[in-house]
Amino acid sequence: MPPLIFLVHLLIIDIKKIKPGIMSKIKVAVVSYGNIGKFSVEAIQAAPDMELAGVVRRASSTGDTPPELAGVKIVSDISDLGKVDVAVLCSPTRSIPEVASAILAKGICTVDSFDIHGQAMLDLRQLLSEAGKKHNSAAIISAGWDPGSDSVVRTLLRAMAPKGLTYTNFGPGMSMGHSVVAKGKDGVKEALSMTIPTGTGIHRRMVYVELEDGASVEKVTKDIKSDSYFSNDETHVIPVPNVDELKDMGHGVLLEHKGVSGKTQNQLFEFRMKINNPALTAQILISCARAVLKQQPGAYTMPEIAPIDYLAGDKDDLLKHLV
Ligand SMILES: NC(=O)C1=CN([C@@H]2O[C@H](COP(=O)(O)OP(=O)(O)OC[C@H]3O[C@@H](n4cnc5c(N)ncnc54)[C@H](OP(=O)(O)O)[C@@H]3O)[C@@H](O)[C@H]2O)C=CC1
Ligand SMILES: N[C@@H](CCCC(=O)C(=O)O)C(=O)O
Repeated sequence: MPPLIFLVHLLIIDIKKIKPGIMSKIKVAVVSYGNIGKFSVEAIQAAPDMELAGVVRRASSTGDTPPELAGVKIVSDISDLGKVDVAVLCSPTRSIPEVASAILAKGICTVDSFDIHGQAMLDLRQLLSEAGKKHNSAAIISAGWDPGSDSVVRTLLRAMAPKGLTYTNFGPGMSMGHSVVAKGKDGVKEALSMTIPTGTGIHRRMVYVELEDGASVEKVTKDIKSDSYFSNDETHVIPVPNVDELKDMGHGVLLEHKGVSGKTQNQLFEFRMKINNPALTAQILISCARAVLKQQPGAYTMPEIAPIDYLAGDKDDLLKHLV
């Protein structure tokens, strides 16, 4: 290659590294097309630096194309989409370890909204970190609003007043994660799990279930109440003829922190939002899809990522306005 062409070539590679969106759009695949999947497609379509590579569905769902996906590639194996930079996993939380491992092994980055807190989240981080390092890919895990953006807020509140108490009060609103688990029980056709805050971070769960013919209410109630998603909270299971008539995907949170900055007490902070649950979850996943491409191989949670990495645009310009 003549030296000048070689130089231009190097320059393009360099610009691409610094600003992946400037030369070509980020190619994003959506994996699983339920509530979060649908809103993720919309968030990709609204993002200036991304394009939808296609939607990956279970083989049993690929025949059933909703009208808004007309013209979108729908496949049951992500390899059939051609080049994909990042996969947004919108599958049920309990399937994420398997789904994410398989995609990271293909060298494709992933983001997910795995919503089991504590040790299970750490186990997933470890599993995906190993997969990412082995296959030169990266993952951002537990990237919804809780866990997710609330985790970042809790981290900042802890930095602002390291000593003290934080209460995370959800709702009232629909928990997608709890509804997915209730819907997955034998004998349940459809479910809506409402989270009712009772104060100081304690919640009651009202679970409305539409049963299949012949299903036993007692068995379904036992199966739901004994599941670890529900077993630590007061839970009521209520059979109804039609769940769709009750469904409203609004939710929200009031995060309260009262603590000590330095040696000074009684520092009070509140973070409150009222939201459409799947729309916000999807938007956060899409912002993380941008951020994950800027990370080294491995797996990360949202508080571990530099916040500027979530945003599209020129870094200096953003910092000028935001800092
Ligand atoms: N961290 C957070 O803040 C939040 C996290 N979430 C998480 O998002 C997850 C998805 O929620 P939502 O979109 O409402 O769920 P849905 O049930 O609407 O969608 C899940 C989709 O996954 C696919 N799927 C269904 N069953 C299985 C299975 N057994 N294995 C693999 N794929 C399956 C289906 O897509 P297809 O037919 O296309 O294959 C289905 O439509 C929840 O489990 C929840 O934990 C949600 C909100 C907030
Ligand atoms: N992970 C939740 C979002 C946070 C709210 C919550 O955990 C709850 O309502 O229990 C969800 O799946 O909707």
